[in-house]
Amino acid sequence: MCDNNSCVGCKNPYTYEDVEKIANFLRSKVDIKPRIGLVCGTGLGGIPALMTDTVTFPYGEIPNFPVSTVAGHDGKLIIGYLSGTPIVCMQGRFHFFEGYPLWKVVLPIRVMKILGISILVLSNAAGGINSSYSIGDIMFLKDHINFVALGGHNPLQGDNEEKFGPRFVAINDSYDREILKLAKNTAKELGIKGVQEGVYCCIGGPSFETVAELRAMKMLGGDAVGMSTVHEVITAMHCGIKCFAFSLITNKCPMEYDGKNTPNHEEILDVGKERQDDVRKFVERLFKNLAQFKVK
Ligand SMILES: O=P(O)(O)O[C@H]1O[C@H](CO)[C@@H](O)[C@H]1O
Ligand code: HPA
Repeated sequence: MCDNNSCVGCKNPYTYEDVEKIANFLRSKVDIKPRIGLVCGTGLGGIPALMTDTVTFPYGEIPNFPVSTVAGHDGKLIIGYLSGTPIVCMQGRFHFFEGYPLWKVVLPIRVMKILGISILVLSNAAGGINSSYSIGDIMFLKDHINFVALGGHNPLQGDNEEKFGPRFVAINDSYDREILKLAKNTAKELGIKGVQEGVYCCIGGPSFETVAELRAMKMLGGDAVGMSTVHEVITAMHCGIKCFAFSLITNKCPMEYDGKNTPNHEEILDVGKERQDDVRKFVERLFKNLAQFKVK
């Protein structure tokens, strides 16, 4: 196993048994068997306040686990209940730009798999490319364009661990249609405004995008852009977990050369706080509705 937190170039040394050891450490401290995993994106770390009967593990206290380094990502794994469903929640995720190799960014997803989840709900903050989107909109992901993988970095690179899944995995259906339908109905039930469905573009970051890059993404069919989520989705798909993901549109991307519209992390965090109530209401009801959801 590897305890070096800045080894972008190295090959994934974690065997299934290594990941199992991490899961067993958590199991030895808590009796709850999670059914759903939840990943909280930037500024969305207030979601775990909805959980009950929680046991919290700061990442630094979990053996062989990475630690969060980004503002707005608390760095805790929380096991408990949300709307009556047993869940495991990442209050803060890992990003490629933090210097972690992608296999390490996604390590928690494999831990969650061994803990027993069959559904993964992911959230993120993203910039709006689609001109009809407004700040504060919630975009459900129907697909993604992964510039990081297209550029040669994929979390599944290295020796394949067959106990998780096959060497080659199809991801054309990454965002489960049935859960997407359930999420749309949930937002409707609650009367949440500004709900969109779109394509998320993933870049490596931490620099934001140039105008020309954003225009290219728009031409390719991208609706929003961020620096996360898709690596976790690929890993979940590899080990047979159904995914649902949503973006909080925290800023409008600068599509023009007028210098008026520059993204910054503090504003992104502020929008997360401003939209906190609707996001929490949505997540709470989504998990209530997911309690009845049968994974095929
Ligand atoms: O995707 P999450 O983790 O929500 O974070 C988003 O917010 C940060 C930029 O402010 C980037 O890390 C971007 O990916
Ligand atoms: N670009 C990339 N990542 C982001 C953005 C953005 O505009 N907003 C929030 N995360």
